[in-house]
Amino acid sequence: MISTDEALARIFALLAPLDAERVPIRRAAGRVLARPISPLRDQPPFPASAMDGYAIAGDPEPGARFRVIGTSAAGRRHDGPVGPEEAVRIFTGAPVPEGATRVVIQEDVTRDGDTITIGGNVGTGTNVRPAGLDFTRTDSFAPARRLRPEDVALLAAMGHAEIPVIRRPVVALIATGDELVMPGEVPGPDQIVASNNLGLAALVDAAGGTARLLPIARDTEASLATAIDLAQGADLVVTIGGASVGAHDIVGAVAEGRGMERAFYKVAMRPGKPLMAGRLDGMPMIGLPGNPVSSMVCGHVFLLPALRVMLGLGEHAAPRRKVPLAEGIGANGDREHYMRAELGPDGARIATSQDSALLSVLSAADALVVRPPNDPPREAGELVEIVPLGLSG
Ligand SMILES: Nc1nc2c(c(=O)[nH]1)N[C@H]1C(S)=C(S)[C@@H](COP(=O)(O)OP(=O)(O)OC[C@H]3O[C@@H](n4cnc5c(N)ncnc54)[C@H](O)[C@@H]3O)O[C@H]1N2
Ligand code: MOO
Repeated sequence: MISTDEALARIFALLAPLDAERVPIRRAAGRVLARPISPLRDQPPFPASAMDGYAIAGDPEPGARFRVIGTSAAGRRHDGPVGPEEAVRIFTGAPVPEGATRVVIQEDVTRDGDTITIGGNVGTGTNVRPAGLDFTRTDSFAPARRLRPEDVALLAAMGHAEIPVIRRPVVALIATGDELVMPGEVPGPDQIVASNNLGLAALVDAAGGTARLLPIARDTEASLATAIDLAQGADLVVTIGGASVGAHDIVGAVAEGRGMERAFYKVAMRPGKPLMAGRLDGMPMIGLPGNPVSSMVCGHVFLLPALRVMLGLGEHAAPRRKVPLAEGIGANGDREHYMRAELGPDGARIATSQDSALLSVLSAADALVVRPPNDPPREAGELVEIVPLGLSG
């Protein structure tokens, strides 16, 4: 059995960043820029007033008087210069007229007809934003992450209506097993409702991919072969279940019968041991174990990092951070253990049952506490590494 690090490295070796496409800016949130973007214009494009008030030249003494010669509003400037003893009525965002060096806010003046008088306590700020204060055409924007709503606002201000982004990775998901029906279908007496494929589809979609949920493959070579045929064209094929050693665990055999180049089979982790990966019909393929928690844990540990590689975000393991243990735990075995845990004020509280069939425990968990192979017993308060669960990954 290989380590999770080695398995991840071999999965990364099967993958490459995808090509680019252009999307309307309304659809850019959550996508990854395909190349650095420069603004189409400077922002602000002209010296702009930061306040409502009067634009004048120089620093006025209290009591100084100015004649109002015009108005500059946002979207409609005052044409012409401002001379000494002249002022232009100006509003927030409006172009500051030529010759003016500052804006005195309207609270600091009194106005009588076309004359303003400066009050006794004017501030020292110019209240003028120079042209290009926010960004200029020579700037370059290239965040190494999925675009946030704040980034969309910035790209819009830069003048871009269409954004070049990395294509969404299409992940074909094939659940396998005679025992499975889809939610909404009526299960037979020995059947259960499929869950992993739906959970994994949600994980893929939330991470910026497009899940292609294929019909459940039955435990026959022909049915699995049909599902694999339907996966053609995907950027990644993920099978669920049928990965272990039982008589009905046929994924490995069927994939190899179709010429799969296997990158590995079995990883020293818990849950997730019977994981496999390789290349099938030219497509990268990951075969996940069927136990519901195992497949979701492998989704976080392998599938999300794989998606990030295809999105051009680099080769990185699932992000981890350290938290204290709320209670002591015994020694770990010889496989890396991803333990379901809830996070509270006193740290990570590890769930009593770590059975890899229990989705109720996984759903209640906030994180996976990662125990290295042969980790000794740990006491309350000791720091452990966690992989957070949730939508942020
Ligand atoms: N003799 C051994 N038996 C098992 C071993 C082993 O090493 N020796 N490994 C165990 C481990 S660990 C796991 S994990 C499971 C994984 O087996 P498979 O990948 O072959 O999965 P299945 O047998 O097809 O299913 C296991 C379990 O999960 C349920 N399942 C499968 N797919 C779904 C789905 N889409 N939605 C909901 N539930 C699903 C399935 O009904 C089974 O209950 O093998 C152990 N056995
Ligand atoms: O690896 Mo299994 O995934 O321990 O339940």
